[in-house]
Amino acid sequence: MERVGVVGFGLMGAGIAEVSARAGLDVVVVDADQAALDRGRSRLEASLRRAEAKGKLTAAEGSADDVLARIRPVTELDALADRQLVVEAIVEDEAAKVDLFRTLDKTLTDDQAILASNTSSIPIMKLGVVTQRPEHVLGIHFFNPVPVLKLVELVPSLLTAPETTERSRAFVQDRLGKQAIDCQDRAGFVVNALLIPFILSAIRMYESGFASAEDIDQGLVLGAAHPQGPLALADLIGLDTTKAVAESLYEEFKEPLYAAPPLLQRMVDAGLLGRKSGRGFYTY
Ligand SMILES: CCCCCCCC(=O)CC(=O)SCCNC(=O)CCNC(=O)[C@H](O)C(C)(C)COP(=O)(O)OP(=O)(O)OC[C@H]1O[C@@H](n2cnc3c(N)ncnc32)[C@H](O)[C@@H]1OP(=O)(O)O
Ligand SMILES: NC(=O)C1=CN([C@@H]2O[C@H](COP(=O)(O)OP(=O)(O)OC[C@H]3O[C@@H](n4cnc5c(N)ncnc54)[C@H](O)[C@@H]3O)[C@@H](O)[C@H]2O)C=CC1
Repeated sequence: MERVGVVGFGLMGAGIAEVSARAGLDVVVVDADQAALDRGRSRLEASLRRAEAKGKLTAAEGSADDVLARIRPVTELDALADRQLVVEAIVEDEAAKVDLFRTLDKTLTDDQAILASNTSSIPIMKLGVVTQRPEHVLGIHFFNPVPVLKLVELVPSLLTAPETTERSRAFVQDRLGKQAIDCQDRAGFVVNALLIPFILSAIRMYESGFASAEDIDQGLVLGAAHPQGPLALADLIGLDTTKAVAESLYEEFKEPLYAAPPLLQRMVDAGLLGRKSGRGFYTY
């Protein structure tokens, strides 16, 4: 695997492009417009400059400028034609992902090329079946922040060829230095199936007036050794993504514990999306 593509240059796409380019791969990143590419590029560059200033870039990775030179941000999906693997990281919206998978399937010239989704919660089968290559479609689910967190969930659908999963495992483990776990294809996979009820419970606790955001978060940081509390984590993930993911899980399981609380819905309506918009449960 030498030529990879990433679609969506947001929070996750920037991280996936960064770790791929740091691994020496040739990376094409696509987003919808120039403004989105500029935002993605600034986020990625800031992360690389910070890593460089802390002496964390290895000799093999090269300088921040060397890594940036391996990444080509573009607005045209056609630039992905020669890719061996494309990771989709656009908004968590099933209809948008289905549309994109249909197009990507036709764009990639290599019929062995792998089409992966970084979706947090949408069943992979829904994306595989709209392509002519469901055996080469799977979930490769990274965690935020991508350069820091080691885990990747590998999610084959019922139609994914075992060889596709193994090539993907080699990519994330041997090339990117991540650790993979295997998950069945159901909404939420392993980590989000457990994390989402936890974050939503914290939002309900705050919404009920039982405790302040600061006290809820401090409780989990100091009392359960979490690196950050659940409300700060929701702000890091993005409240729009948090809501969309909760809705997918609710649709799959119809369990009240996955239902998005009214406060979360109102915050998203108001444009309070967490760190990415400057205000969520906290102000940044
Ligand atoms: C309803 C739920 C819906 C779920 C929706 C979907 C979500 C998903 O699909 C899956 C997910 O990703 S779930 C989220 C998983 N992520 C977490 O749990 C993050 C937890 N927090 C942390 O790890 C630290 O607080 C964190 C690393 C963030 C910050 O750490 P610190 O507070 O210690 O801050 P720093 O000292 O500044 O950072 C520690 C080291 O990490 C580096 N770093 C921080 N942010 C970074 C970033 N954004 N990019 C690159 N590097 C970053 C930082 O440079 C520092 O490095 P060292 O100096 O070498 O230690
Ligand atoms: N935020 C998080 O903590 C995590 C998110 N994910 C998943 O990763 C995916 C992306 O999430 P984020 O990066 O947080 O979202 P984001 O909102 O930061 O970025 C999404 C990007 O996709 C672009 N986009 C939207 N539609 C597009 C299209 N049709 N073609 C090209 N670009 C398009 C947007 O312009 C934006 O730049 C979602 O599926 C999400 O569930 C997975 C792990 C963690």
